[in-house]
Amino acid sequence: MTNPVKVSVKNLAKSFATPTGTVEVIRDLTFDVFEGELVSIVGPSGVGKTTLLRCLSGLDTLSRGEARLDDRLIDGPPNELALVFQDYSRSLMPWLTVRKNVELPLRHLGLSAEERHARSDEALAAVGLAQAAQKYPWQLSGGMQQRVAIARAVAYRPEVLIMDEPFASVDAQTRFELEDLCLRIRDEYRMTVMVVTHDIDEAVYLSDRIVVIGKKPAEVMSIVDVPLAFPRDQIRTRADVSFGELRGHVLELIQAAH
Ligand SMILES: Nc1ncnc2c1ncn2[C@@H]1O[C@H](COP(=O)(O)OP(=O)(O)OP(=O)(O)O)[C@@H](O)[C@H]1O
Repeated sequence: MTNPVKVSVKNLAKSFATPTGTVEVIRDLTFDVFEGELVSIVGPSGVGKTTLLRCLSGLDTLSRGEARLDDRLIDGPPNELALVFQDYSRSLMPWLTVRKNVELPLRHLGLSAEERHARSDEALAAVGLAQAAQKYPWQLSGGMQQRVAIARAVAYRPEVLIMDEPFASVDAQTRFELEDLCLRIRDEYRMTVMVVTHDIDEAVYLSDRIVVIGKKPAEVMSIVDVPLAFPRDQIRTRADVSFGELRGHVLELIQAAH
């Protein structure tokens, strides 16, 4: 990639103070994410992936090292960044319509009501939910609710989109659709995307590169290039011999990373 570095992580370390002493979760992570890139973060359960995302989102402070967005230190939630979590049922407000949910973060941007409306229209259309604007989240399926969470991030037009196991709670078919949606909005809105996933196939399917983290406390074990052609296709890409080889390679790295 020749694009400029968008997110840079340098010797990032994170420990937590607990009643029984200090727990060192992340020892030393260093990697860059380039503008427009989609990078997956994979590693064994409990290795510190969510902790890393919380540090990058400015929700947690680092214990050592630094994280930068566009060369600026991340020391609080950056305006250029949006988050999508796995648990859509807790991220959407049940008493607000789908449209109001999508427009909620836009209030911080100082946009007029018309502009907010236009953005939510566009984002809901992008995720295929133009007809659901007046519904409430609880009237929608799980996959549709996750689409609303993605639409909310899209409407905000973040430069960086960070997602923590975003498709883990939906059925396989919906998951494929949401993966393709994620790739499409990355292209349409020229976003830089970081995704934590437990699903190795998903990591290979989505990514330009995969950062494998492992050990306790966590370190970067390997950074794997995914040279599969874009646009990706759920059937053709997954049937590619290189897809299977990459999946096997990443799986071996994760098994060695325990
Ligand atoms: N606030 C905290 N205080 C103490 N320990 C914490 C805190 N937050 C996270 N941890 C610990 O950090 C470790 C890593 O947790 P984290 O959720 O980041 O891992 P993960 O790789 O995302 O896990 P999983 O793959 O299972 O979702 C865990 O042992 C967890 O208990």
